[in-house]
Amino acid sequence: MSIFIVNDYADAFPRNKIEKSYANAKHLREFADQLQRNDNTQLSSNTISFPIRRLVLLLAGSFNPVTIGHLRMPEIARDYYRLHSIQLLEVIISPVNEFYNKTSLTPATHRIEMLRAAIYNDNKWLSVDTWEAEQPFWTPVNLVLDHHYKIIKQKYGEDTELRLLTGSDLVQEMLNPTKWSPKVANYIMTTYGITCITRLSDTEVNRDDSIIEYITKEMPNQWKQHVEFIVDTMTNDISSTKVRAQIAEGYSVKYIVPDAVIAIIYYYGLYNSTAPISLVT
Ligand SMILES: Nc1ncnc2c1ncn2[C@@H]1O[C@H](COP(=O)(O)OP(=O)(O)OP(=O)(O)O)[C@@H](O)[C@H]1O
Ligand SMILES: NC(=O)c1ccc[n+]([C@@H]2O[C@H](COP(=O)(O)O)[C@@H](O)[C@H]2O)c1
Repeated sequence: MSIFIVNDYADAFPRNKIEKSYANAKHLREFADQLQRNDNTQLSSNTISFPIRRLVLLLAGSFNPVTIGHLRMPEIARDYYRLHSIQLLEVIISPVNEFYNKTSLTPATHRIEMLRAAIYNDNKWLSVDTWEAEQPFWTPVNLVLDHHYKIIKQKYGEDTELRLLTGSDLVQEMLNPTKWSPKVANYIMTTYGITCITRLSDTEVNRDDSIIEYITKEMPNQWKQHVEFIVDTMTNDISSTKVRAQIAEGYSVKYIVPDAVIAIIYYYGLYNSTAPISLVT
């Protein structure tokens, strides 16, 4: 995978912008580095005897394109697990294979490149894994989890947990047997478990009960102990579908999609992007 685009547009990243604007403010650079180091201490946790639970999350999806809605998910999960004294070791992002039957799915190479650009500054505890995308066919999520769990156990030890990180719309879909095979959904729930972040969705609007109550009511009893719900206090309704529509109409998606990802979209003319966009100068 070429990193040409990532390097080319690295200037669009906020940290570099700070450096340019405050050419002499060395302390800002040091401060940013320190923040980054603090983030990355997540990885050196092998020596830490506390907390008790050690966890890796798998974020599976289309990322067509990756949005700040996706990028907030690991952050929200990390805060949640910190509060519960659980060590979140890393989040693996797995873009779906292009043979997944979904309309308007951009080739995996582009989605991977956009994801890599999006996590460029966070690439110690977030990773983009291409195993799923590289398979000659679509692989159901249960098998993607099985694949990663083998590696995670070798890397961090047998007692490390792997869970699927999702938005609440995906858990709702898992309850629908026309969308997910109940056998597969049940395997994922009971073998790995789900960390589910609330997501505002059209179906939630005008409904009296919260999305968590709604999903819990619908769920088989044996699943309930396996789902950890996290309430996003800044619930957003950002979706890749809406982003694609905005781009096709020539509207701005700045601050909804990272600048480096916008650059990639326009460079390749993805999502019927026609008008040039103004990146941060
Ligand atoms: N804004 C968001 N808030 C919470 N979860 C989100 C958000 N956007 C995406 N997700 C979650 O990220 C995972 C991957 O989503 P996916 O890449 O399919 O994005 P999407 O925006 O739902 O895509 P599309 O609009 O193309 O169907 C899913 O679990 C989804 O629920
Ligand atoms: N049976 C399954 O394993 C199954 C079914 C539907 C979606 N998914 C997964 O859910 C993720 C998101 O898909 P959608 O964007 O279609 O909601 C993708 O990673 C896809 O592979 C898995």
